[in-house]
Amino acid sequence: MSKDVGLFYGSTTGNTESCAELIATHIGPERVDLHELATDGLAGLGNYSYLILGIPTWDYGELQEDWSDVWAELDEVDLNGVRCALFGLGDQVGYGEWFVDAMGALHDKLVSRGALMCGYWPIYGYNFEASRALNESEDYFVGLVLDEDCQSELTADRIAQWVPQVMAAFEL
Ligand SMILES: Cc1cc2nc3c(=O)[nH]c(=O)nc-3n(C[C@H](O)[C@H](O)[C@H](O)COP(=O)(O)O)c2cc1C
Repeated sequence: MSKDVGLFYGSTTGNTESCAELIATHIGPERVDLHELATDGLAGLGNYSYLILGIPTWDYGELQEDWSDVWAELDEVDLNGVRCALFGLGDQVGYGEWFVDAMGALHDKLVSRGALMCGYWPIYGYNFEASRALNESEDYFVGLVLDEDCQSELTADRIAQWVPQVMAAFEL
């Protein structure tokens, strides 16, 4: 039987993977199933009422490759009423014009599938030129942003703050 929360992520060089593992530790291993897209794909995604999805941005604002592979499949999944939070990895210095863009693309896709989004995160403390992962008023990212390239020292605290916020929004 599935646990409460399904956490699905793609990761090319391992940063999103290590952040996913830390997030799972904070949720508690008895409450969350970790799924790496490269091995599991989206199998089982439809079984969860609560989802956390992790996506890094690659190649000037593009989806990470494992997310590209399942992108069309996401259109087949009914996410009506499913509560969903995102975390995105990016590099605000090296790729500041496309900072965590892929998380914005994933957000829009999930909203179009009926998901109820939560876990938005203030832009305070980041320095970037542009991002497609902002809310309408451009004061929040549409999910937690982690930058292992430039601000890895902040990652643990950011996760420790964000997870309880998401669990409260999930009412778990
Ligand atoms: C070739 C290359 C392209 C990248 N493009 C972007 C980008 O467009 N936007 C961004 O925010 N980060 C970009 N990044 C940074 C990655 O998102 C970042 O290193 C992330 O932590 C990688 O996660 P992963 O190890 O889980 O794949 C890029 C990194 C590389 C090496």
